[in-house]
Amino acid sequence: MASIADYYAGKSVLITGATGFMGKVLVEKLLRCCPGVSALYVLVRPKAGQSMQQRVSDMMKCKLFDRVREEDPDFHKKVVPISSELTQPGLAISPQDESKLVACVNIVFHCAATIRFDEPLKHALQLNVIATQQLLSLAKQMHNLEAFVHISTAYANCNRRHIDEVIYPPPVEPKKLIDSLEWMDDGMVRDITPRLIGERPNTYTYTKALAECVVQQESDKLNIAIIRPSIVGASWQEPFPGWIDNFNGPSGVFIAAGKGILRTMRANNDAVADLIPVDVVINLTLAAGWYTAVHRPKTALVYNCTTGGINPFHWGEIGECGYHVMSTFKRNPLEQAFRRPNANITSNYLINQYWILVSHKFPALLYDLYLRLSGQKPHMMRIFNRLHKAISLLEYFSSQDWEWNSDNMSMLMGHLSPEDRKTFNFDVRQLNWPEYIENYCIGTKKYVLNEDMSDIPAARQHLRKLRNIRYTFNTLLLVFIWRVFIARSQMARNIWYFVVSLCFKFLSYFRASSTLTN
Ligand SMILES: CCCCCCCCCCCCCCCCCC(=O)SCCNC(=O)CCNC(=O)[C@H](O)C(C)(C)COP(=O)(O)OP(=O)(O)OC[C@H]1O[C@@H](n2cnc3c(N)ncnc32)[C@H](O)[C@@H]1OP(=O)(O)O
Ligand SMILES: NC(=O)C1=CN([C@@H]2O[C@H](COP(=O)(O)OP(=O)(O)OC[C@H]3O[C@@H](n4cnc5c(N)ncnc54)[C@H](OP(=O)(O)O)[C@@H]3O)[C@@H](O)[C@H]2O)C=CC1
Repeated sequence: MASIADYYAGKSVLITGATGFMGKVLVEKLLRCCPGVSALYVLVRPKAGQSMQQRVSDMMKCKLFDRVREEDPDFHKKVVPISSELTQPGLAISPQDESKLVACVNIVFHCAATIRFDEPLKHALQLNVIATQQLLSLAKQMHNLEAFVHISTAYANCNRRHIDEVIYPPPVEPKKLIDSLEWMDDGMVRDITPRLIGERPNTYTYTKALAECVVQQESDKLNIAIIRPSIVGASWQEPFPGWIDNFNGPSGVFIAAGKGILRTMRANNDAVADLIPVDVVINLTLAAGWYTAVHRPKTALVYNCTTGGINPFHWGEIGECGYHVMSTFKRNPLEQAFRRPNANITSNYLINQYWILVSHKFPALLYDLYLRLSGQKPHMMRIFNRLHKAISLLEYFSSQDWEWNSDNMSMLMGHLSPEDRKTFNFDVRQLNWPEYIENYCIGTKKYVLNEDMSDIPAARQHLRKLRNIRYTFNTLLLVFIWRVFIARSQMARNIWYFVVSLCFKFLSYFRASSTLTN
């Protein structure tokens, strides 16, 4: 049987969401490990004053493509940008481009989505559901289509605790919802959104569940695979460890902790932290595309792309590893840290609220006061308010436990040749979590914040300065407490002397007993 790279040789691939986090890794991997691939058609919209050609050419200049650039300097010639705005009728693809796609595309990878947790329902529905429907209609017209791979999320069914590799009945018939929302204004939709999404935490997971249903409706006409990754993090191995380019999910949390801004977060220590490296997701996606096209399963196969059932890692370990995160950021500090990194995880709501008050709000207030007094514009409280909003949206996922069945992932691995298992490795049993988390943290510094590793000595110097400020502040606070509360009251003074003499007695006792033992 043909290897995965052999299968993709001579094939034309259509990719949506190619400019996004996962899309970029998919494009890079296809170009590097399937050099025979004929063309990659990428649906891209113009954005922020840049044409789609400019965006794609900028994308291919980024560090992620260094390895493929070394191996084949002409790699970019295979990438064909197609102008498309997915929220528009017909995906806003020109008739010429449409004919070209219909004539030559062999495999579709649908990655585009809005992944914001606070997206208004109408927009999330437009992009995650209606655009998927439109893409499926286009796919049905393609003369040579062999597989349609849809990227969903492991949290599409997060209203359940145990999630099998099946498509569950949708919370509502997508067509009915689309028709109803069409005539409602934004205010009305906002009002009914909580009732509609029910037990799901946001419009993102809700619309991703509806999208799966829309995809399933076409499964008798197309060869379909659905990939459900959990929390996608930095790359594990490829093209190099720790590659990441956004603030989503844990990345923003790690950065905020590294900057010394985030000091506390709520998570269930015993719950699985189902992180999955982006290169693992992409390797599985390409293998699933190959399997779907070659084996043509009778029904749409769903792949829960998760780590929890195979190589579990818990939020509590991130707590310990939180220590690891902290030690990584102390050895490789982020520039211009607000405080020395020191974050803790707690499952207790009240303890978390206490630390938010003491370690977030109070320092922010003091710093803003300092900025005001020195004639600058205060901004720290605003940063903390945004951080609290983001954290409150993430805590749903870090405070609960889910169990995903991932049999199809194992089944797929069983079908790969030993060579393909190496090139398209998605065996997460080999993943070493502490090493992964360390590379992840360094990746946020290098690739998200674009900080130079050669500036680390200056950043360490800055951390030392912050430590000295803290010591000075604590000493001043102690003196202040002494002067205001203790020095003024005889009783407080007596208690103080009593405590000090008790400590002294204990010290003398231990010193004496240790001398005796020696
Ligand atoms: C040691 C302790 C360790 C504890 C670890 C615990 C980790 C827990 C993590 C739990 C993760 C759970 C994730 C669950 C994922 C579900 C999986 C998926 O399917 S789906 C995938 C998962 N989907 C998601 O993760 C999406 C979640 N995100 C959202 O929905 C929204 O971002 C928002 C609502 C949170 C904030 O909205 P809003 O306030 O409107 O803010 P904008 O977004 O518009 O950003 C504005 C600007 O700020 C920038 N920036 C951002 N963060 C930071 C930062 N930390 N710093 C600096 N800067 C930051 C940002 O780049 C932007 O810059 P620019 O472009 O303007 O230059
Ligand atoms: N990241 C994660 O943790 C997880 C992601 N997933 C799923 O993986 C897929 C990819 O996610 P990820 O790469 O992280 O997301 P990104 O937000 O990084 O990328 C989204 C992509 O969709 C494109 N897109 C958005 N709106 C439009 C539009 N109107 N017209 C054309 N293109 C559009 C974006 O293009 P542009 O650059 O123009 O904005 C971008 O290329 C999604 O389906 C998501 O649900 C699943 C589980 C976890």
